[in-house]
Amino acid sequence: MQWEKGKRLGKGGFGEVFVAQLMNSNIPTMAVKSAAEDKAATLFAEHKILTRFRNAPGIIQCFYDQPIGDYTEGTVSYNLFMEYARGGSLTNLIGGGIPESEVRVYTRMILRALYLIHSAGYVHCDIKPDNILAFPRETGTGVCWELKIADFGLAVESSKLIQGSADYRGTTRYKSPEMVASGKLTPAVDVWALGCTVLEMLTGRRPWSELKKKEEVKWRIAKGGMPEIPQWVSEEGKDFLRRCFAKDINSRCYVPGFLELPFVAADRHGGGFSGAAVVGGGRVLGLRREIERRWQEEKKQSKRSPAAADFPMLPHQLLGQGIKPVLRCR
Ligand SMILES: Nc1ncnc2c1ncn2[C@@H]1O[C@H](COP(=O)(O)OP(=O)(O)OP(=O)(O)O)[C@@H](O)[C@H]1O
Repeated sequence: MQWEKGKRLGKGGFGEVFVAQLMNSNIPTMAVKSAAEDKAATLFAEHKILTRFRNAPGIIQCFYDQPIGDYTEGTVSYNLFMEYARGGSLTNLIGGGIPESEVRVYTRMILRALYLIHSAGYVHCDIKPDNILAFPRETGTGVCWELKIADFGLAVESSKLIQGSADYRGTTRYKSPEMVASGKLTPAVDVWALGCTVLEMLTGRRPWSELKKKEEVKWRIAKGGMPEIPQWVSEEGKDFLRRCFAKDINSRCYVPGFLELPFVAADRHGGGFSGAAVVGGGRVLGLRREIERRWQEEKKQSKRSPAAADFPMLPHQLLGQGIKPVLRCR
């Protein structure tokens, strides 16, 4: 398959993520996460885990992996080809905060995916808005955002959890007290981080935003602190967040229990288990217009002029290249 790297989408501790586009076309088709061979171990592990989640709703889909380069010259990179999230990460969507009615739907989507991850015997260990990707879906009646959990580079099998292994996992501001204080890793750390993510969606601010230094944040968390929940959050929202921030690990680790809470109950807020969020709101529609503008630009810049049917074009293109896509298309 002939592809080339386009613009860089992000850079993390384990590699860089680029747009991957077919030769002679600058229309993004996939995202490729690349790491030099000596740093590829995390990507190998991520690939192995993502293979287990083929077609799982709410989890980023990885099509295949490929080493590229010349072994004799030592220029080999290891690459994971994944579906491309046109909306970027949830951080882009958050802006100055998201209306609570929409946050409820997004939270339900993330919880549902988290349930699949925990049921398969994994702890993600780095839940945060940067690691949740947004996929715009056209519905005819509104903008539809589907969220998917990504970046499994730090995920661990629950059966292999070792005391102290939390030291080098996670992102400080999203870490739970037991993670900071004793390095204890259980599925409950993902629920705490989800609480931080929900708070961030509501307020538009990172957890512990009043504290500048990492050490201060760690100290506050280790002392048993809980991020502040604003008064204006609904009672259902407050209840949900307090449960996410419970000190007792046992009461925090069972995701199906959270799915029953009124804050996210499907029948009351739409956006059921398999549904995407249908959202309104000027800011979100503004983002939608921005995405549409980018699509138009991509089309204009392309050497050929793709038809409207090119979107979404990923499955057709891959099949045309003899590769069976594993993308679950809605
Ligand atoms: N499939 C994708 N589609 C669009 N953007 C993506 C995709 N995957 C990653 N990105 C962008 O690249 C950023 C970094 O990706 P990712 O978190 O997977 O890398 P990482 O090296 O594991 O990062 P970190 O070390 O910070 O956890 C994401 O926050 C997101 O903005």
